[in-house]
Amino acid sequence: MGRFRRESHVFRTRDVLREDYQPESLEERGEKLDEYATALQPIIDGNQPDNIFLYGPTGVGKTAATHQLLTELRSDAQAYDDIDVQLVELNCTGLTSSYQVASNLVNEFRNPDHQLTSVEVDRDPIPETGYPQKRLMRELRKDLESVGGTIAIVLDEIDHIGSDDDILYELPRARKTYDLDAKLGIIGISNDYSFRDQLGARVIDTLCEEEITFPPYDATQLTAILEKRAEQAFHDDVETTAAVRLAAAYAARDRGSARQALDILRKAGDLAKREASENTGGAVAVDEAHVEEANQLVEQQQVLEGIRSLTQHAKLTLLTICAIEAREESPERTRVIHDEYQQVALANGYDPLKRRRIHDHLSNLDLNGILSQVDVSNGRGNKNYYELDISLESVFQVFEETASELEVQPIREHAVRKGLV
Ligand SMILES: Nc1ncnc2c1ncn2[C@@H]1O[C@H](COP(=O)(O)OP(=O)(O)OP(=O)(O)O)[C@@H](O)[C@H]1O
Repeated sequence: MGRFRRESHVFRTRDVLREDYQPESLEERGEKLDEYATALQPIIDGNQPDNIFLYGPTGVGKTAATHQLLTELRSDAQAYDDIDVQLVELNCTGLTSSYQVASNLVNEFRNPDHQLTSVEVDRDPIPETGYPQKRLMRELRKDLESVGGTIAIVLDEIDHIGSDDDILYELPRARKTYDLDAKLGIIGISNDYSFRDQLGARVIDTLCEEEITFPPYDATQLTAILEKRAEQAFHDDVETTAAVRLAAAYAARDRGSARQALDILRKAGDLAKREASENTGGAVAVDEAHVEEANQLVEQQQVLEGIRSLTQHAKLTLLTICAIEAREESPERTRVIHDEYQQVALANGYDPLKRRRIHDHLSNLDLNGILSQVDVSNGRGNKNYYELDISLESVFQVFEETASELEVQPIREHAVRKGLV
């Protein structure tokens, strides 16, 4: 027998616990789905759609709800001859300017593999850089005209665009500006609450006509979500009740994320599976010990993934903390961090943000377990000091892998000289 052997004591369908599995219906989100459906109703009524802004922390069903409702909408729309609903979806992770969002949108329309629209746009893709803004908008206009009907444009992780956000003003107004027949509705999705406040008033007015907030799940909701998935994922004779409850409790205590809860349960299942194949025979259970170990693994992985998906200025803020850490000067206060951040931003070719925004980024990094706040004021309650809550080496590694455009090497060398990595 070779190294790999098919084994099915534990999982019936492990994929059901994976992030990319789209459940037929979302559990525990009845009210939010109703609210969201009401905001989409103008499309079915043949009217101009409202632009919708969806907020909520990571893993609380924003994307899954959007997929479910837009699929239903398209299918229900077929009953009406006078509406033709087209969808285009763009994940804005790593797109840090209006140009990039617009050019990727055009290429999304032109990519036959990604097409969610029933109309093919048979034009060549456009380059990621180099087109003058006017020409780019002309191309976008041509595509919108070709696709026609009612076009719902989903911009997921929209906060990655940062402050170069003209497109978020222009896109919702494109129908008027270009005198298009097509009706456009923009659905922006973000897990960065502070992003909305950073948008200019004119963008907020156009983009956020309807705002829907998805709150974190509590332990009861997560238990219901996991129970449903566990039924499909595990064999009937595999005991999972206690594991499901504990995985839900861990995820609820941390961020209330269904993604996290599913990750914990899947990993716990892997650990149980490994054990089952070592000692054959006996009843199989995914138990609390598996969940505890799985929870630790997921926590580590989550922090590293969190760094990968940070916006550029959040990365620059983190890089600043690394520089301070490498000089053994942390924890440091927000004012000093902001002073140094400005130099780091400029050195990396970015216009620095104001202190208030850096304060938000520091809080977000703290929330995501990457930094921690330290009280250094001898109990007088001044908590605006921050330090790294994970190893310098792990941050360097993620940056070197995914943010090679940032100047990480000199900071790493400094840390090496100090014997910190
Ligand atoms: N109510 C639910 N019922 C069943 N599964 C859910 C529910 N909410 C979320 N999930 C599952 O959890 C995972 C994460 O959900 P989703 O991607 O929709 O989160 P999100 O809020 O868009 O997160 P992010 O902001 O990180 O993209 C997916 O696998 C999804 O199917």
